[in-house]
Amino acid sequence: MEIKKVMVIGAGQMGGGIAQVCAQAGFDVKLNDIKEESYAKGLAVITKNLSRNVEKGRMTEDEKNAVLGRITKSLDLQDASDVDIIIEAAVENMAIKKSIFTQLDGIAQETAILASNTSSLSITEIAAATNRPEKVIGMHFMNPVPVMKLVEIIRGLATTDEVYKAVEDMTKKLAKVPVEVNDFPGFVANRILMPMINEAIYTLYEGVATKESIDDVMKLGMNHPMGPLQLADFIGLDTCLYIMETLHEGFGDSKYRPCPLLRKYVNAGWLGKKSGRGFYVYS
Ligand SMILES: CC(=O)CC(=O)SCCNC(=O)CCNC(=O)[C@H](O)C(C)(C)COP(=O)(O)OP(=O)(O)OC[C@H]1O[C@@H](n2cnc3c(N)ncnc32)[C@H](O)[C@@H]1OP(=O)(O)O
Ligand SMILES: NC(=O)C1=CN([C@@H]2O[C@H](COP(=O)(O)OP(=O)(O)OC[C@H]3O[C@@H](n4cnc5c(N)ncnc54)[C@H](O)[C@@H]3O)[C@@H](O)[C@H]2O)C=CC1
Repeated sequence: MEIKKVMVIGAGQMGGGIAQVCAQAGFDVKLNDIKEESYAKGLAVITKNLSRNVEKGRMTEDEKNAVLGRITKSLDLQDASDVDIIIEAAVENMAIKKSIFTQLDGIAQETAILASNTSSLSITEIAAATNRPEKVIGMHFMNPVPVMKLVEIIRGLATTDEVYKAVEDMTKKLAKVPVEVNDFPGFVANRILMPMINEAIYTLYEGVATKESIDDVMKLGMNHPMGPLQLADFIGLDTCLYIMETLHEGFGDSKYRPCPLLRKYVNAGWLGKKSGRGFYVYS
């Protein structure tokens, strides 16, 4: 099963990054979004990242244009009809993901793999929304995609070895490191990371320290590149809340209850860096 043509669904911070690394590795990429302006924003970020590579002498202007030339705009899921793999990176919401996967099942070629970049949701449940659960798999990239090496690869209950192998090979072609994990809420990355972030938000909520102090403790004391509140803003507070809700519901354990302050910020529309304000303010 050789993958050549890719569709990425969602041109947000993750989908844009995934499209960029796929195009850099030589794949033809259709970048799909429901909103024209989100596609334009996604493409602008990709162009900026590639221009930085040119400035730093890592790529020529011609190479940059060739990469951009491999990315095409899509505002219609029907465009998935001739691709070999679809990597879905829309919002972290089970109902939306199931609806996308059901539609894709009716559009994509019989041989096509349907992958999700979900941070925490069940691949098995997403797969059950299709008539090809054996071809559904989790491909969880880390943010920022062009920089981070890891891709968690998650098999659903029915995923075949052949599909796993094809996705593993593709991940290596993207110069990333695949790590296989099982399908449980939050997989490994967010099972461990997100409770730490949630605890940092509780620490702020309870007045133990200021946001700057909490971040400084983890940066200077644990050598984390970003403090947990800065990282939460970077990931997106809506995504952090959805992940905590998935852990809470999936394990039925109160240790995963989302901090009320996190919910309050999301309700206020303070989603972090992407909305201009979260724990910090961004210009
Ligand atoms: C929620 C989930 O489901 C899973 C997740 O993804 S959880 C989040 C996982 N990610 C992390 O934990 C990231 C933690 N932060 C970091 O590793 C670093 O702060 C960082 C890599 C983001 C930035 O690194 P830094 O040293 O502080 O800043 P900076 O010097 O500006 O950047 C380092 C390099 O990364 C690049 N970079 C930084 N942000 C970038 C972005 N958003 N997109 C593309 N490239 C980026 C820079 O261009 C720079 O590259 P060069 O040195 O080659 O020019
Ligand atoms: N933010 C992060 O650090 C990480 C997020 N993820 C996961 O990646 C996915 C996307 O997250 P982000 O890129 O951060 O979100 P985002 O909010 O930046 O982008 C989501 C994009 O999807 C588009 N979209 C929404 N519904 C759509 C649909 N039905 N069809 C096509 N496009 C649609 C939106 O217009 C938006 O452009 C989520 O499942 C998230 O959990 C995974 C790893 C890290």
